[in-house]
Amino acid sequence: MGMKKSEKGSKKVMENKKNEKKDVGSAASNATMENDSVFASCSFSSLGLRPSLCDELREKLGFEVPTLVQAQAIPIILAGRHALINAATGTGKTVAYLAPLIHHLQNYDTCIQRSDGTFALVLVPTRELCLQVYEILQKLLHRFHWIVPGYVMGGENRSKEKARLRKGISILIATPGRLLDHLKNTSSFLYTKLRWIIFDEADRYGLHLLIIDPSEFDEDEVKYSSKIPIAVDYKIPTQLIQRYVKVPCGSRLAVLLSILKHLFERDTSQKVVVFFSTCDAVDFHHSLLSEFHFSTDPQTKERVIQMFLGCQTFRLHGNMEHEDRRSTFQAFKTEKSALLLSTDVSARGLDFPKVRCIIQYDSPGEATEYVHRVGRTARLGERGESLLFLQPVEIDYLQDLEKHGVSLAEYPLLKVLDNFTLHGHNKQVKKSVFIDLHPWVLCLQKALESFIISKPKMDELARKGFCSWVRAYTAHRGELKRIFMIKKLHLGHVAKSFALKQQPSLVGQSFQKQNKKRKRFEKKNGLSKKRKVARVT
Ligand SMILES: Nc1ncnc2c1ncn2[C@@H]1O[C@H](COP(=O)(O)OP(=O)(O)OP(=O)(O)O)[C@@H](O)[C@H]1O
Repeated sequence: MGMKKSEKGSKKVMENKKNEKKDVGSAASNATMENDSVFASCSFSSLGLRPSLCDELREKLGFEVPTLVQAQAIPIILAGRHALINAATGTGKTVAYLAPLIHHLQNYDTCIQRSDGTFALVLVPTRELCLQVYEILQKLLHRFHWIVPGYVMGGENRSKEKARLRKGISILIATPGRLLDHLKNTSSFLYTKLRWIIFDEADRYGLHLLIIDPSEFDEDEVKYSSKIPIAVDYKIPTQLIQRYVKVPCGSRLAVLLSILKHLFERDTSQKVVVFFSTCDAVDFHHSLLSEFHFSTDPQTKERVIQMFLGCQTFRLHGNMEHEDRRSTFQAFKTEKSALLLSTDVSARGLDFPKVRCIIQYDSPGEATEYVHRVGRTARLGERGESLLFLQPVEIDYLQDLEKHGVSLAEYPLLKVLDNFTLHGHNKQVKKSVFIDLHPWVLCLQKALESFIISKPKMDELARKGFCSWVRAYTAHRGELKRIFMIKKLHLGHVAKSFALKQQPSLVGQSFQKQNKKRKRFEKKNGLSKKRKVARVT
């Protein structure tokens, strides 16, 4: 039975260095699969894993039975074959490759030793994913103390990593840059016995597949090369409720805040992730949500200082201090109710428990990224919802998603806005009202603008956020450039979405300065001259 194309969505590639015949295995398990279910109706031991490892899976991770993808992948990897694991997000791919690795290392005639160096390498695209995989590995290796897990990643202390590598790490998890660094500079890093390489989120590394002989292709016989890109076919968890909301540019901020308020009032104990296109945009919205007070009633205004959102708000992006990044990641994992504002650094592989809703406030660009972002919710059969913000001029993006089999229903925005009460207004507002003229939106927008203008630090964050947002918007490529066209946007409205009353000239100056700097850099390095950047004056 072949690994179904319709199950694609996220990838891990496992390469067995010893196996001469480079084949990518497909399902060879004797498990009876249950359609439309996440779990297989077989046991871990029936897949061929050693009993002590099955005990660890149960005792340390609480895994009683394998998921479908685990039931399909484990026997193939145990057989020593190459594997491309390509399944929907949140279906248990991590253990699908870790368990057979541990099994193999347990199986050596004489116990492996630290002085043997590294046997298996797991490459991951982000620091957070590195920590996540390491934590799982640590738990699974609890009783197999002679198999040593370890990680190297950007932001960590190099000397300490060198020392750990010198002692020996049997299964090494690494981010690519830091791994390269150690390969070049750490002479004591021993990898002569390296037998397995796992590329977690393989499509991210630009890994490619080449059919050995296309005429004989049967999904079982494929080989890695740099010629043909891995085909991507998306399957999103069926229980995920996917919606989009059409919002005029100038009202985006007020609508985002209103939807968040609605979500956290509807359910006070839940986790939500909002994706932004830039680090500056994350910083701006994080500060805003952490400080913004709002009252629609003049009477309570005098007496009660009310936070607009009553939930804990975290931020995560690549420009943060390493330790902040690390602690945020851990904190959001353990919180029962919280909001995380993030760039795409959180889009892939991260397994935050109990995330109920994903909001894509800034568009993800490629459909693949859409799938990864929404994959942070509705994991392992749990419920979840996602919401994609689109401006009216961007609505063609829905067709782009549909081409990949992803279709979204419209979010009932007016209904949600109508439910907010404003002092001095009737609760019921005409159904046909435009979003940007809705009394609640107008009132909130006014309060946001007053708030920003009264706080110089916020004002500065808003300007920076605006600038980087425009730059990111101009960076769309290929087909998407036709949909996300900066020329179609009113930059004054974009400024409004950062609660800036006007598009200030300062923004233009700093933007132009950066633009000139970038052009100089591109000229010096012989990079493309064609890239268009919006003029902001
Ligand atoms: N057999 C199992 N029984 C119970 N829970 C499991 C099992 N396998 C995995 N899980 C849990 O399912 C969740 C998703 O697993 P994992 O992160 O490995 O998914 P993934 O397919 O790698 O996701 P992504 O596509 O986002 O990278 C995790 O919380 C993990 O602990």
